[in-house]
Amino acid sequence: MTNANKRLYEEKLLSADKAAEVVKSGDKIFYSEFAMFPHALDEALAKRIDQLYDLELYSVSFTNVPKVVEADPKQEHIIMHDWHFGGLSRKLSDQGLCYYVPLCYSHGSRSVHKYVENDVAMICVAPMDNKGFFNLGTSNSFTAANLHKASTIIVEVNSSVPQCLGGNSENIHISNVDYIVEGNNNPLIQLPIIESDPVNCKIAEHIMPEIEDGCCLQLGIGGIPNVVGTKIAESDLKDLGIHTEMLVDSFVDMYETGRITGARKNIDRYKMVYTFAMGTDKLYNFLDNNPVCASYPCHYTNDPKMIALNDKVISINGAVEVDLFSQVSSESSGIRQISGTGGQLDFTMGAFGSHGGKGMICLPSAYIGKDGKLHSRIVPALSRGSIVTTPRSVVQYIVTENGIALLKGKSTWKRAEALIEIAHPQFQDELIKEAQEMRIWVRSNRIE
Ligand SMILES: CC(=O)SCCNC(=O)CCNC(=O)[C@H](O)C(C)(C)COP(=O)(O)OP(=O)(O)OC[C@H]1O[C@@H](n2cnc3c(N)ncnc32)[C@H](O)[C@@H]1OP(=O)(O)O
Ligand SMILES: CCCC(=O)O
Repeated sequence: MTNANKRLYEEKLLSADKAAEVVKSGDKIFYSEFAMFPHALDEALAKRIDQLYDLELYSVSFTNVPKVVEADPKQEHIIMHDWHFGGLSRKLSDQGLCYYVPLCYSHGSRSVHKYVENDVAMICVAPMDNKGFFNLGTSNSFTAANLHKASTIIVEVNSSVPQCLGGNSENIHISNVDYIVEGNNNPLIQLPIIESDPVNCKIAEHIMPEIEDGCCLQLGIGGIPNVVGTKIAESDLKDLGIHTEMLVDSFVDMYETGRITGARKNIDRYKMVYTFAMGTDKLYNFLDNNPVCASYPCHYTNDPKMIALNDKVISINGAVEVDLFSQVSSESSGIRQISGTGGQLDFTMGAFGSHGGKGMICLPSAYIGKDGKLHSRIVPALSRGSIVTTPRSVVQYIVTENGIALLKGKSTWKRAEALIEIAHPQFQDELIKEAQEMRIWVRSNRIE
């Protein structure tokens, strides 16, 4: 470390409580995203929340309930916003304590540059390196854009954060930081291992034949993409490439079993490209100083034009409900916000543009509701208030445990037929009747 950087570090270092004093009423505050939750700064700000009014808090997929929100259950001081709901924001939103910011993930950085003001950015980083850089760890995403717009930047140093190499925009230099706080070195969130259930396994079995040597993979969030990752690790596929949004533990398995080389990628050859990572220590240890992995901001990873530059892109994402018009809702159940558009639309479009690419959206054909009854996830029309995540003009493949339906290039009645074929058998007759009433059924289409 140079003497100049050492001096700067000492000058900018202060306690979390002192750093929290920079926040004033009316401020918009940005917390670093996903697993990079700034624990010490959040706790310090919570201690003085009663003195502050009209604060707005933003992040992407909170992994901890912010103490500032816990300390203000009546929302008299701060309103929490999330650009992408995980389980935690979903629950807070159910209690009226968190609001969603609609986002197509590839637009993240530009949305912030064009339309968002930040007063104070509080971000968790790895310890400073010998050139004066703090690594943003597992969340590149659109943190750089948020830092660019922030009037004050406070970094919370956490020695548990891996040095995640770029790509680009993976660091901030000490000269651009206003204050440094040494936190409690909280361990990073450990995502529970998702047990594979028989339905997800069946869905993965329909997907596996679509993946061939040299494909470039994006696996989304949730149970099904996870099972696919495990099946790929156990397969004898060769030279797979990775250009994804989220890196999870199953990518480590696929790499360590020799499935991934990236040798056939057209861009970022040999690199596993991602914008954020969340999993267990297995993943965080793998990432630390690993030149095989390259983190980029989401406007790069998720730009459909960039995605399409690789050949044979296979994109696998989950959904909540699909209607007979082939509209996909992956982010809400009626008016209940569950998740977000995230990168689903980006990768579906990117995979479509890629030579030999396939965009797949997967869901179990039915679920057991709170009433204890079986309900179809393939429905005549989306439930009232359900949000369309992938419109029918864009959707390509829908996969359930009953098969795989190619919709692109098909008319409305052919789509209805293809979807009913992969619906749960218990609901197929009823869906045919609905399709007839909706005038998207012709006499000649028969299900064997
Ligand atoms: C990170 C990436 O790379 S993702 C890239 C693309 N991004 C996306 O695809 C974003 C949209 N998609 C998603 O968020 C996910 O794929 C999901 C939500 C559709 C499925 O994810 P999973 O983790 O398998 O969902 P899971 O079964 O745990 O359900 C999540 C919640 O939705 C609820 N839910 C799911 N399906 C339904 C349904 N049909 N009706 C009502 N509620 C439902 C569940 O009850 C659960 O809520 P809870 O936590 O209160 O119990
Ligand atoms: C914020 C993006 C996460 C997702 O695409 O699901």
